[in-house]
Amino acid sequence: TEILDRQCWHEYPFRTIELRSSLDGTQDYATSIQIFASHDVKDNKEKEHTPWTHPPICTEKLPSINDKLCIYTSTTFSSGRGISLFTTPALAAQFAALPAFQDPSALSSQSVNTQKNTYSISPIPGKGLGMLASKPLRFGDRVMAHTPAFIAYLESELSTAEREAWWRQAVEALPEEIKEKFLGLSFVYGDERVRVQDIVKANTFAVEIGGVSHLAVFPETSRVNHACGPNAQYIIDTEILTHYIHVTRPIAQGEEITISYTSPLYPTEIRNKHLEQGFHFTCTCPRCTSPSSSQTLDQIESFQNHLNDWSDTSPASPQMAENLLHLHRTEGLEGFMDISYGFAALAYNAVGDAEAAKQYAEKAREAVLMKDGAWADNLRIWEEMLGEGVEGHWSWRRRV
Ligand SMILES: C[S@@+](CC[C@H](N)C(=O)[O-])C[C@H]1O[C@@H](n2cnc3c(N)ncnc32)[C@H](O)[C@@H]1O
Repeated sequence: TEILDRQCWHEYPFRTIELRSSLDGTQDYATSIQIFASHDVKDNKEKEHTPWTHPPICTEKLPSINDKLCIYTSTTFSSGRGISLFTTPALAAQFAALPAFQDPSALSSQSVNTQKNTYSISPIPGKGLGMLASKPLRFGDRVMAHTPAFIAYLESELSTAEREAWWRQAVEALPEEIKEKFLGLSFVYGDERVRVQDIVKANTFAVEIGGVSHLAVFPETSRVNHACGPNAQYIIDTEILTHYIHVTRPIAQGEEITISYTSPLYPTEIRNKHLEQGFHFTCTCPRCTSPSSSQTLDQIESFQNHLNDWSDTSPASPQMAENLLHLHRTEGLEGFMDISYGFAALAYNAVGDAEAAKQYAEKAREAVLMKDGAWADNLRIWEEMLGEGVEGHWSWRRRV
């Protein structure tokens, strides 16, 4: 039986986008494009476009999506922080219906967008700016929680120049402070004519609303650099459009805080390709340079296959599960141990060790929450196991 989906390591890696720029020899830049006033907002009455504080402005219908795309801005969102979207009217309505827009306390009750004393921004050799811990941080601590400044529907119909003009107008409509933060972010190509797309390319996370993936830029969060064995992990709560970063192993004061931009359990070549194509940097972290790292990944996969084998000849054992967990720690993969904690819970339960099974099911639950969030399907597996009592679980004494 395939008990766990071994491939669902990371549902929301940093998104990479294709961006044509002068470096690709494309010549289709324009400095302005015609903006069409939306038919929906002809009389411009504020109540007609609430919660947006500006009347939306829209493209013509784009054949590829059979809809128009419009700029929706709220300068009052999150106590005046502001947010701008470029999406379809139907999807904008879905965004507007979220608690992030509808419930005035949804963000403030979670202390979202408040400055935390957990980090400072500092130049990091070879990486541009980065985030340093301003005090010792422990497992589970929240580093930061922020909403995006800009969200865009990912179409492929507009030309680079047209898209730039639309996105730029959306960013221009933001309140000054967040706009400055956005425009000061790092970029990949360095071509002023495509600056907004360039910033989006270097700083995008994927956010799914209404079943449609959007690109989202969270300006404060964007300063966190990549490591293949990161000491922090992020989740995005789409209900309140909030990106959280939590600590996955103790971080010393002054140590850099990192997340992974790619799936850290993928082979080194695949991770490197993703980082080079998506973000134009060569990864020099220990896992990218150590030849033994690939063997460790193979070993992790092999242990997981054995632990997932419930036949009579399976070599699975609690000791194997402990070895598997140890391998994650030696690779700095503390933030990606949910599946392996789960295998440990099952391995102990299968030999009738209820205490250890419960402890590891609890750790699996905690790890899923930090990596995939409260809405993750795998969370249910461990909640059910803990809820019904491990002795009632199908795995109880299954290997005795
Ligand atoms: C989301 S930004 C991170 C913050 C960025 N360093 C800054 O100065 O704002 C992504 C960019 O940071 C740089 N970067 C991130 N992690 C890196 C790493 N491990 N090594 C080298 N450069 C890195 C790359 O230039 C990448 O395109």
